Order: sequence, then structure tokens, then C-alpha cells
Amino acid sequence: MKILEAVGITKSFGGLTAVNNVDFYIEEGEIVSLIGPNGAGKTTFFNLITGVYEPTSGVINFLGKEIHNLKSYEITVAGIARTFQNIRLFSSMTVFENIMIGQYCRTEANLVNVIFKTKKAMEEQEKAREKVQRIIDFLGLESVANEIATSLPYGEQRRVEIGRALATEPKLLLLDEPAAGMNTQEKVEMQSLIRKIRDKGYTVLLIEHDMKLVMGISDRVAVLDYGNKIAEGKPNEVQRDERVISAYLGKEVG
Ligand SMILES: Nc1ncnc2c1ncn2[C@@H]1O[C@H](COP(=O)(O)OP(=O)(O)OP(=O)(O)O)[C@@H](O)[C@H]1O
Repeated sequence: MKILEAVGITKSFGGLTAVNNVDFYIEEGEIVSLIGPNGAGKTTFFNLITGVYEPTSGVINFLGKEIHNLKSYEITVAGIARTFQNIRLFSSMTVFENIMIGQYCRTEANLVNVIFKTKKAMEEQEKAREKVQRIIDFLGLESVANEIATSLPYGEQRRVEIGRALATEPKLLLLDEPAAGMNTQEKVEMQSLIRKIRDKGYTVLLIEHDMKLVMGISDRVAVLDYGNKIAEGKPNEVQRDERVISAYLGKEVG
């Protein structure tokens, strides 16, 4: 089943067309990578899926519902979560608290209930804490759960960000350059974490520049160049595609 389908998506910024008439889909349970040279439109495409931008034209369907006119918050509630190219964690909060932030879109108790600590609010809070603890265990962050998130090594901060995204209980997880700035060992760990996330039932769309990771993990790869989708297919097909090779100006794609 197609969990997400974008048809004819265009986004222009004044005279610049960052994403040009792109058709794209992702099946439930797939890991799909979006690749392309710098400035190809990948992050803009993520921003369109997550409601940061409205498309200039085109339609985005998620689980059978049009989402291209929804606000970011509504898209999160609909079941799409993301991480960012530059890690965005709350610097005064612990790992646990940062991940807990993701749970708030799933809690119903209003401010009055929370302030007066009503039974409903307390029960909800306890459930949310249990869910966050399960995510922390899943990500292997138990030993640092009470540390200030931004004091952790880079690789762990990335996992905290993924934890916060998972805490929103998404169906589709968007990862924007999850391995950026990582060493080889951390990249290997990130690759197995992404696979583990998929095996748990999430669908994963990632932007990634590390071709070894992309080719090793993706069920399918879509390639953007100057806002146009120039190729799409299995990793080994895309790797051999003449247009992809020339878009990367002879840079190694495998
Ligand atoms: N808010 C904006 N206003 C104007 N131009 C923008 C805006 N956002 C992106 N662009 C332009 O759109 C094009 C695509 O940018 P985008 O960040 O989506 O590329 P990218 O493929 O994610 O690149 P990178 O791999 O470097 O992150 C670029 O030319 C960029 O300068």
C-alpha cells in the first residue's frame, strides 16, 4: 500500500523552482532514499511533506488523505515525523525530557488539568512516560536518559532526535541526513538502527549523502537534480543510470 503519494509537486521561490513537477510515492514498510547534489531540492521536498511549505502546485496524499494544505502540527498528528539536517535539541533538557516533547502531540489533557494535576492528566502523563522509556530502551539510551541531551556525543544526539520523532508515534519517519558528520563506526550503527526502525513497522524516507549507506539500506532510491526527479529505482539500477552519474559530475555514486 502506498503510504504517501505526491503528484506533480512544484515549489517555486520567486524565480527559482526548487522542486519541479515531482511525482513520488513510498510503500508502507519501505526504506526509500532521496539523493541528489547540493541544492537539488531534497530538503525543500521534506519541507513540503511536513507542511513547512505549501506546494506551488500539486497534491500530497498521506494514508489516503490530502495533507498539502495542512499545518506542520496537523501533519505530525496525521503520522509523519522528521529529524533535521542540523540537530535541534532543547539544550536545557535531559534526553528523557527531549523525547517526552514528542509525546505531547498524543496527550489530550489541557493546561488546566496539568496545572491542577487531575487524575486524568496524571494517568496520561504516566502512560506517556512509559512510552518514552520504551523508546529510550529501543534506542539504547538507558544509561544517558538523565543527561543533558546536548552534552552527549554527536551520534547519541542524533539518536535522541530520532527518539523525539518516534515519540510522536509516526507511521512515516523522515530522516534528513542522519549520518552527517558521523565517523565510519557511527555510520554503521546508524544504518543498523534505521533497519531496526523499519523492522519495527515504521516506513522510512531519508535524505543522505553517504552513498555507501544509501546503497546498503534502501529498497528504492529517488534522485533529484535541479528540482527534477531524474531517476528512481532499486539502488543498483540508480547507480548505473547515466543521468545520475552525470548529475554527480563523475563523483563516485557507489
Ligand atoms: N526558503 C527558501 N527561499 C529561497 N530559496 C530557497 C529556499 N529554500 C531553498 N531554496 C533554494 O532551493 C534550492 C533547493 O534547496 P534545498 O535546500 O531543498 O536543496 P538540497 O537538495 O536539500 O541541498 P543540500 O543537499 O545542500 O541540503 C536551492 O537553490 C536553495 O537555495
